[in-house]
Amino acid sequence: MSDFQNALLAVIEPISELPLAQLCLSLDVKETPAAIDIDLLLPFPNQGLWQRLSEQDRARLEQLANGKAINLAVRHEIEAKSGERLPSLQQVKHIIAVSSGKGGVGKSTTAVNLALALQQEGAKVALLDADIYGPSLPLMLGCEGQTPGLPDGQKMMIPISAHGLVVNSVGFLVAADTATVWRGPMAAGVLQQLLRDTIWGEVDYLVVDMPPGTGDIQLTLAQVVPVSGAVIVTTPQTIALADAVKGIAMYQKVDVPVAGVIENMSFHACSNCGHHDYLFGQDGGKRIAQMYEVPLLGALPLDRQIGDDVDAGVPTVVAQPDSLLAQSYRQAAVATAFQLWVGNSEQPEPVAIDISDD
Ligand SMILES: Nc1ncnc2c1ncn2[C@@H]1O[C@H](COP(=O)(O)OP(=O)(O)OP(=O)(O)O)[C@@H](O)[C@H]1O
Repeated sequence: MSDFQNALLAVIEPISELPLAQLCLSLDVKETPAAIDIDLLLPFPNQGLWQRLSEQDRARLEQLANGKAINLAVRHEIEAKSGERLPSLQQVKHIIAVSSGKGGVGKSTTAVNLALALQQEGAKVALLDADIYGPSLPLMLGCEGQTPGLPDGQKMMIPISAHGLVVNSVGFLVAADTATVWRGPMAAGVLQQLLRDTIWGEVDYLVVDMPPGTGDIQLTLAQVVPVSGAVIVTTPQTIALADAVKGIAMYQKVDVPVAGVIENMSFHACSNCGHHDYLFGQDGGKRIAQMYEVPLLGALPLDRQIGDDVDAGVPTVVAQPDSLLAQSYRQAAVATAFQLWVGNSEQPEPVAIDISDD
């Protein structure tokens, strides 16, 4: 094996705690006189892998490539979670519930950016607003006032398309003040209807923005569809953390794997000097993650840009795709997809790595 090939394995392997041979479905490296072509097939989307390597790692590979171009193609093949599905969800491979114990911690903002970040990593993604009492996705995705299509004589809805995502929300169907007065069982019925009567199509991940708390909607979702994983969004304040703990415990009770925790408004980065201020305390999300033995999938700062972008209907990963904020969301998205794979599939047999010089 050449120095280049050794270095390649050394930089790709740390993306998980697994040896590369177990993580990847196949890896082909072909050296031609002009280029080194690398074809990596993973069980989860990760198209931005090259950009996420450290500058140092990329420079080392480029140096070892001796002036040849490095072409890294990262492809994915996602296996669907097993389990009985509603007919409308037959082609949906994974359902991710984005939850928070407490309201206002930025769950919906995180859900939309996470869905769009998964899409940027190469996945086909749908988004369901299950926040029946306070749907905010139509506004955050800039598609307020639209109505899902109803083909003649059918009761299945054609969802709205926003920034490449397939979206449905109770906010498209009723006036905002109607939803707030629904009782629990009625709201749970609306959730079932949205799941059942939407033409979701072929989708790798259906991201569900849950209402805050641990009530009927959470239990309904866990009972009627196979949820691959819950992502718990929290802020570092003690009260939000206490509620996040309840959320984790509830999902564990109903046998929904907790993919991990995302800490939102984790710190504030000074726009002048870049100094991080931990306004609401430091490392709270990390502590919960450790306590419950679930991963910390990401930490997003309190940043006015994030709020302004969702208010304008163009979430940050789309409005500012090259920003550090967008990179943090994509990193969290890949970490989530990786955890879903770890939590839901038999780990494949190690593959033979094909490294050939043509
Ligand atoms: N990281 C962030 N930095 C700055 N502002 C943020 C951040 N995350 C969310 N916000 C803002 O905080 C407010 C609440 O966010 P969001 O609606 O996503 O919270 P939520 O937890 O879904 O609330 P609810 O419980 O009402 O559904 C919004 O105005 C949003 O723009």
